[in-house]
Amino acid sequence: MKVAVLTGGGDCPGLNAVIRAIVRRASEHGFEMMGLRDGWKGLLDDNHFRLTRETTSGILHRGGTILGTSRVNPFKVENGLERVKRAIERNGIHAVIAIGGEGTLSAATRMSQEGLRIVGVPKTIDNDLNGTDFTFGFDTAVHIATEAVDRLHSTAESHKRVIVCEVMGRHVGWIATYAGIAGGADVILVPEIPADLEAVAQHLVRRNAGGRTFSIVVVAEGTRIKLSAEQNEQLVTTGALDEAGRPRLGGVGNIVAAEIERRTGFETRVSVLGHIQRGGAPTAHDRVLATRFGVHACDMVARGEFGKMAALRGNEIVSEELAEATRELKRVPEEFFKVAQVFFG
Ligand SMILES: Nc1ncnc2c1ncn2[C@@H]1O[C@H](COP(=O)(O)OP(=O)(O)O)[C@@H](O)[C@H]1O
Ligand SMILES: O=P(O)(O)OC[C@H]1O[C@](O)(COP(=O)(O)O)[C@@H](O)[C@@H]1O
Ligand SMILES: [Mg+2]
Repeated sequence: MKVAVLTGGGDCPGLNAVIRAIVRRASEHGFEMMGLRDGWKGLLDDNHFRLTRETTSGILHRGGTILGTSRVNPFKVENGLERVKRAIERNGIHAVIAIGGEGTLSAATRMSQEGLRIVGVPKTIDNDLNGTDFTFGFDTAVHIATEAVDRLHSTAESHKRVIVCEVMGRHVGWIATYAGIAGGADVILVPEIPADLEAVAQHLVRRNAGGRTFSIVVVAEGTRIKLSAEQNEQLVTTGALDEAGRPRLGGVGNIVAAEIERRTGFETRVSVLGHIQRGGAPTAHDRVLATRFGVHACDMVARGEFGKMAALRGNEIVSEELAEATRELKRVPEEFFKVAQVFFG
């Protein structure tokens, strides 16, 4: 039986660990494995290669994805679905394992509704996928961001400055909240709550008056900011669009830093972590989670459990409906964020 695997959306640490786990389990099931290049594009362009124990050996700890990735949406390409169906038929592919976030798995949900045999694996550093407690890649990103916040603390303290640290998070503030709590941030700004910069400035002035002469502000790149009472909240983008036609985010940290300096007079600096959070080796936690997801996904194919994805519930790996995983985004709950707020004083 031939099974194809693809990785879609932004890359994240642990993708290679999943691919390796799938291929190793597949050999026990007697599956022939095929790697699709660059996400759904690999099916549209019929671009793939054979995955074996040899071609996937030594990749467990490596960042990125040996399959390549893209944000190509098969439903936005002319005859996309037909082309995908034809490639599956022509190559005798029994099932497709799609490793991706809410975007890739939304396409997987629709394909599965069209009758294709699809199994999903949840990935994203953003941790915004519903239906699973955690995605792999998130832990690594949080470790990197926490180390950055720790390092910014010592220099901010020496110079008595405010330092703004911009982290990733398109729709949600999981990385910002976790790294902010772990690194002891004094303000955390997340996409779930539009940022009122006047309130932030007043808060920093109060901190300073209380003798705390430096502050760390963590801001997720998807945070909407409100510059004045008259203005609406807005996203900060680079002006360019990504491959999927969405605004490319980035730059909110610079605006927040400039506004803090202007409103408080405190010397302020900004650090944008960007893709450093997504590159390089996964943590041990992410390697283990990715490996468990990969083995489970392969077993789902063997059991004929299609239209579902591997998911983490507590410490169990379970099978969750793809439609449930993509029904809504998993945002940081208010109660969770309130824990971070205890330490903002
Ligand atoms: N609702 C949708 N239906 C079908 N395809 C989608 C949908 N949303 C996004 N996609 C496709 O999946 C791609 C990957 O999504 P993206 O958010 O970039 O990565 P991820 O899979 O990590 O969430 C998108 O660029 C788009 O081409
Ligand atoms: O620079 P890129 O590749 O366009 O991606 C930036 C986006 O990708 C992410 O890192 C991850 O998002 P996805 O998992 O949905 O791809 C976001 O935090 C960020 O907004
Ligand atoms: Mg996404």
